[in-house]
Amino acid sequence: MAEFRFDIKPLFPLEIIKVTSNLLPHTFRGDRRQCLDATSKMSEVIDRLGQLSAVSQGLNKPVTTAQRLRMSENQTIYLLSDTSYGANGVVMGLLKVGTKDLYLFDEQGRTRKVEQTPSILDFYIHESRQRGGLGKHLFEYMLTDQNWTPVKCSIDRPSEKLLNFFKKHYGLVRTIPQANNFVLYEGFFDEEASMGNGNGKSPAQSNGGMHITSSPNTQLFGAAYLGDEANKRSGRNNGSQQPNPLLHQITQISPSGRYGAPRPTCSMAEIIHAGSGKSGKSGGSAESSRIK
Ligand SMILES: CC(=O)SCCNC(=O)CCNC(=O)[C@H](O)C(C)(C)COP(=O)(O)OP(=O)(O)OC[C@H]1O[C@@H](n2cnc3c(N)ncnc32)[C@H](O)[C@@H]1OP(=O)(O)O
Repeated sequence: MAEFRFDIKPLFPLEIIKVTSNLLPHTFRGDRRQCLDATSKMSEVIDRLGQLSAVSQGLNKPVTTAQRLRMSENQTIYLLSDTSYGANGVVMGLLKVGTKDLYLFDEQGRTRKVEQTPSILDFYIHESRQRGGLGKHLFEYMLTDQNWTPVKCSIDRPSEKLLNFFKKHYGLVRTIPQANNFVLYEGFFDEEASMGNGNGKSPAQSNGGMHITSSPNTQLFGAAYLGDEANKRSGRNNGSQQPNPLLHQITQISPSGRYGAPRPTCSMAEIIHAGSGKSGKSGGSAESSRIK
C-alpha cells in the first residue's frame, strides 16, 4: 500500500476524499500556510498513486499526475484511504473521472458528437487489496457523487481487469464499437435510462450536445463491431434481431481493452480530433493517447 513520510490523516478526515485542480481535499479548511502544505502533500499522494496505477497497467508513463490534474478544467480524483493502518495511514486506491466532448458511434454506426460525456480515466486499487470489494466501494462513491450511472460512462482504454469489473458488478458486457480509445456499453444512447449522466440529462438533451453528423467517420469505418467475443461470452446472440446491414462493413478498429491490437495510425477520427488539445475536448483518448 502507498505509505508516505507524513501522516495522511489531516488530508483524509474521510475514508474517501476528492480532489480537483486546486489539489486540495474537498474537505480542506485552513489558512494559506496549511493550504500550501496540503497541496504539496496531496501532489505527492497523487503522483505516487498515479505511478503505481501506471506500473500496474504496464504503461510507460502515468495517466494521472498532480500537474495534469492542476491543468485540468473538469477532472476529479477520488482517493481511498485507510488511516488506521500503521502510524501514518495508507492510501489504497485512486479513481480519476472527467467529462469529455467525444465523437462516438451509436449502435447504428452513426457518428454523434456527445458533449460532456462522463469518462472513467484512471482506476487503481493497490495490488494487496484488489478483488476485495474496494474498487466497487470507490466506484459507487463516485457514481453517487457525480450522479452518473455505469452504462452512461465512457471508459478510456479499459484493462481486462476493468472490463471484468464492469461485467461482474454492473452486468455490462456488450460494447458499442468506437474508432477512438473509449469503450461504451450498449445502453449508452438509450434515453430512457439516461438520467444521471453527469448533468442529469441524456446526451441528446445535454445542451443540444449530441449531433448526428454526416462525418466521414461513418463512411470510412462503417459500424465497427468490437463486442463479438464479449457478446458470445454473455450468451446473447441478438436473438430475433436482424443484423444491421452496416455491421457487414465491419472494420475491426480496436478490440476493447488497453492492450488490444494496434489502431490505425492515420484515421479520419484522428484528423478530426487532432486540433482539440484543450483538456476535456477530445474525440480520442486525451488521457492515454498522448503518453503511450
Ligand atoms: C480506465 C482505466 O483506468 S483502465 C485501468 C484499470 N485499472 C487496472 O487495471 C489496474 C489494476 N487493477 C485494479 O486496480 C483493480 O483490479 C480494479 C480497479 C480494476 C478493480 O478494483 P478491485 O478492488 O479489484 O475491484 P472489486 O474487488 O470491487 O471487484 C473485483 C472484480 O473486478 C475484476 N477484477 C479485479 N481484479 C481482477 C483480476 N486480477 N483479473 C480479472 N478480473 C479482475 C473481477 O471482475 C473481480 O471479480 P472476481 O474477483 O469475482 O473475479
